[in-house]
Amino acid sequence: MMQNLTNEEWHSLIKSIESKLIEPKDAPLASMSAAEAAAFIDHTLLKPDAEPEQIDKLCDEAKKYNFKTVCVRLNYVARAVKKLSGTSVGIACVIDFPEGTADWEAKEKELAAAIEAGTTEADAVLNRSYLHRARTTSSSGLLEKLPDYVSTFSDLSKLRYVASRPTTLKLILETSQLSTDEIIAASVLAHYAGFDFIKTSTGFCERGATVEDVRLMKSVAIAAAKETADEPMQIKASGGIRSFNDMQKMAAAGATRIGASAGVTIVEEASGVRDGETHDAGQNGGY
Ligand SMILES: O=C[C@H](O)COP(=O)(O)O
Repeated sequence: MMQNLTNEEWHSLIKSIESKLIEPKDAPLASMSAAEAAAFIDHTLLKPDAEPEQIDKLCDEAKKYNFKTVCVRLNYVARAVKKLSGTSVGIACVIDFPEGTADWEAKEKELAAAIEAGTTEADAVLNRSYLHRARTTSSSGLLEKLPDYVSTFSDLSKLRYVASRPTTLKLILETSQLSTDEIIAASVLAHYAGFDFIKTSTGFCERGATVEDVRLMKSVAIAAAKETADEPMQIKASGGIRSFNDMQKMAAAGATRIGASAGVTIVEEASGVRDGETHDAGQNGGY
């Protein structure tokens, strides 16, 4: 049914869900064991010049600490699958990373190849150019410009079709490049397209996750799920999360997954073997 909505109908639905948003209250900062922290983390290495040995190290660390997944680019999925065979660590492959603007054929090819190579999760970047590109409508008798919800939803539905369950599918919004209205729209469209997670950031743009983004995305996920009587999407916070304290704040705001290149630091702080005083700049030079 949703496939047939016009741009104006999407606009009304998104605005109706927006009117029902309830700002969630942060939970208290939870104490977590190192094992509990590791189970929250996609241990991530996405810099384009990552060497095979660095991916091997990432996988060895993932085995040692039992991270939820390692998050890598397509060219390293098969290597990570081999290194992690026989463990419970999953593989998350980023798709159309970090821009999100590839045409559908390229995106489909990359996603299908990642699944074929054994990825268990796919983190696809939203093509935000559709939300920035206005479509003119005259449904009310007046000419007005709306974001292109129809093309956005079509892209997201096709991604879900290619990455059918049990592949976990996440949508990277890159919140630093979206207005509040666009974050709400993208989150609603992701819910209706059947995504499992919405994720804040690539870690390669002007800033990473903020607790405000996580709260907003959480509230949209809850409101959209009420509308369809489904489970709410989960929230992955990523980009700039360097410490156990950063992670606790994201979890308190509603994140149930963290993407971080500082996973080892985070679990070592959680276990108390590291004091939390000094932190790396991150895989891309950092913000
Ligand atoms: O998806 C995860 C991000 O790429 C992680 O970025 P980070 O180096 O700021 O932790």
